Amino acid sequence: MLAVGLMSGTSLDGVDCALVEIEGVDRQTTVALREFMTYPMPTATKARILEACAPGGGDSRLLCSLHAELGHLFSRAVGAVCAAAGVKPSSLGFVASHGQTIWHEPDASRAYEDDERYHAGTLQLGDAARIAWDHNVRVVYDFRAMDMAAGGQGAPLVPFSETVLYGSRALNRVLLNVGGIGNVTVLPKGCNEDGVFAFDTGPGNMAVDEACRRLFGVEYDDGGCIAARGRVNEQVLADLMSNEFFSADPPKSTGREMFGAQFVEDFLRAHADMAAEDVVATLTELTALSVVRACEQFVVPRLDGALDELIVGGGGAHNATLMARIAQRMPGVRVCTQDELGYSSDAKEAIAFAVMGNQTIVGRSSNVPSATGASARAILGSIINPPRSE
Ligand SMILES: Nc1ncnc2c1ncn2[C@@H]1O[C@H](COP(=O)(O)OP(=O)(O)OP(=O)(O)O)[C@@H](O)[C@H]1O
Ligand SMILES: CC(=O)N[C@H]1[C@@H]2OC[C@@H](O2)[C@@H](O)[C@@H]1O[C@H](C)C(=O)O
Repeated sequence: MLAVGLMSGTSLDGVDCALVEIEGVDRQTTVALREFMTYPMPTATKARILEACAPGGGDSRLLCSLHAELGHLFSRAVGAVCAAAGVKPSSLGFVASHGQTIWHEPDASRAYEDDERYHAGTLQLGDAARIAWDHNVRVVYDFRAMDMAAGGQGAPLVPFSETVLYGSRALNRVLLNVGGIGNVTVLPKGCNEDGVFAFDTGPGNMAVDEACRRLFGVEYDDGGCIAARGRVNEQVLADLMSNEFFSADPPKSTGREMFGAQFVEDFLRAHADMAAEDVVATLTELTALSVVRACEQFVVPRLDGALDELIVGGGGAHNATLMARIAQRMPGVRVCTQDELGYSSDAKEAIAFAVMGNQTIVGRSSNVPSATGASARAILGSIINPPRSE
């Protein structure tokens, strides 16, 4: 069956679209990537999302409008990836659409701390009916809600597909995704799903991207060249690492609320005298160090034997400075990118949603409770059937 997975992540660089050939379910699932593209996110849409994501920033009219606007964008993205592959969208078995996260506050205690009007929750926008109507195709969407209802964090959800696709009998593997946020999935050797766990490590590219925008007028640090020119300020780095998110036990997840624009604004105000390159170098090192510490503190102690491989995916895999810093801090571990193993670093999350959508349409679960903290396995997502029967 052909299917499309869509992921519009926290980096807001575009909509990742993976057209896959998918067969089987559960651990017998096989997936082959037929076509991949990152469908561009218009600058004005990105600005509206950032406005909606800012605390107190999005009024109901903007949120409603964005829901429709993103539905149209996702629908065009499906059309584009299918056109590139010469496939009719209506022939797809399904589209699995993550949506755009606008707010993610999984922790009731944190949410209630400052104002008891606020409940824990997660919100992804992008009207799935638009995709279904435009292409007369079945759409699976809203994947995080059910895991949260089951007491989980609603994230990370990639561990299911990582287990299916990368589990090894002989090696202890960690899959690191460096998107806006960094997250790891730990696959202990033997591929036993109950041993799998995962959590967000902290900022991925998010803080570096924001600093690059403000200090250099570019969207990201291409290849890590800016960071390579700067010097890491160890004292500042140590202060940043004292953030209690890093020492908190998993399961844990985070987002723009903690490491987004406000975080960088506070950082730049507190360190106004730092050279711009040093800011980028220090924030890049924060990503590297938070990943390495997370592995030392929370991963290695739970493994039988040593950590063998750290496989990096997501856009951060293209940041050579980041990759080198992680590798240097992890002697004895094979640090490589997914591309080096023959998989696409960029397509990983979009493929993951295709794998989850495939589970959902046959009534199978796809959360990993040991990763999200949910009380049980659950079938994720809502399904819209093709709206026209002809
Ligand atoms: N050539 C490159 N050099 C350095 N960084 C890059 C390069 N290409 C992409 N990136 C980084 O990767 C980011 C996009 O990564 P990705 O698409 O994995 O994130 P996302 O899916 O939006 O985020 P998340 O996984 O947190 O939801 C860009 O914002 C940029 O920081
Ligand atoms: C709430 C939300 O959208 N979280 C994203 C984000 O981007 C990376 C990290 O933070 C991860 O927790 C998650 O996405 C991936 C696809 C996941 O759920 O596994």
